[in-house]
Amino acid sequence: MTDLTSFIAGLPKAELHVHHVGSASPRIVAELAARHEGSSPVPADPALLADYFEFRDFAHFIEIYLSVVDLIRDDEDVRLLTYEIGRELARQNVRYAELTVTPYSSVRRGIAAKAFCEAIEDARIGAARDFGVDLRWCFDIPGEAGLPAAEETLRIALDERPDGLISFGLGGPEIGVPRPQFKPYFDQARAAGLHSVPHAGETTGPETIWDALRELGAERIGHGIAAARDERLMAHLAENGIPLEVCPTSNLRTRAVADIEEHPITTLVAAGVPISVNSDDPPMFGTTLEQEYATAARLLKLDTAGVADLARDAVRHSFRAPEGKAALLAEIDAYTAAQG
Ligand SMILES: O=c1[nH]cnc2c1ncn2[C@@H]1O[C@H](CO)[C@@H](O)[C@H]1O
Repeated sequence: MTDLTSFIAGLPKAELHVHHVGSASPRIVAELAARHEGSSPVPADPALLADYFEFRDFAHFIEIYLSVVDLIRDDEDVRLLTYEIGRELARQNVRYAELTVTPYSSVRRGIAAKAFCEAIEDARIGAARDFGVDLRWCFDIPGEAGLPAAEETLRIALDERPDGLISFGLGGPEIGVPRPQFKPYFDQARAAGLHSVPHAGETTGPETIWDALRELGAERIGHGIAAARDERLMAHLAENGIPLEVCPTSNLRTRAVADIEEHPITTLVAAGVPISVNSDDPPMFGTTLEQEYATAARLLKLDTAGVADLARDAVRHSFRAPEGKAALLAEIDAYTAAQG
């Protein structure tokens, strides 16, 4: 029987909560910083990025995240970044990923929406052809930019409608950014056939998750770890099969959780809440999806069969077409059987 680390490495996986800019590798970030030498606080030396990605608190994380967004100045940067994310996902045997993309943040920095969408679509086609990774997009509203960002994100989603677009989200800080105000935008996105997947309950309490469910029609919740503080909410999520996209190391590094050993993932799973395990912004948090699986396995005391079920759950919670889900579930079964 292979050890857990190599089992996880070879296991075909799906990732449902991973951010576009947040996935820029230190090599790509340094390359973009070097292109814009001197006009950015982001180090152009990959070795210095680990220190740069040390966050005092969540607000500081968003500040650093946006300084990396500032490096993405044209559609070529977008194409390079997105294609390289596909390479990194393939290295981890991720077959399918729903990438959270924030077009507003790039469009307001001067990249035309049409050029932005063409760049991510070129990269999606390239990643499928060259790496065998099937990418889809969630367009998310950067909550810190409020209703103007909601307006623009919805407009881009509906007017440009890139082929890979499947869902509509809301990221950024929750404190001071109540969810109900975004209801009109989520109503229109859902009416246009996009799935609703807002962040909630990452840095605020269960009431933000209730709002996301009741006001935004959430089909999945980004993070949602605060549900562990509300038995009724956990029962609701379990009974209605509403999955949480859990990102353990992210919560530790943004200080949403003080100690990984106390992470709410164990309480959530014990209450029957459906979860997937994700990396969120892997290079910024010094992690990978593989490491997130290893952390979840340790906290949940999973063996290889339990880890394979984590991968199956991510596939089942995804918005992939039924035949795509069946194919990836069959691949996980075949891999697991071959490992003995
Ligand atoms: O863990 C996270 N929580 C909330 N927002 C996040 C996270 N990771 C990346 N972002 C991104 O930060 C952007 C800044 O406006 C948001 O749009 C969101 O996509």
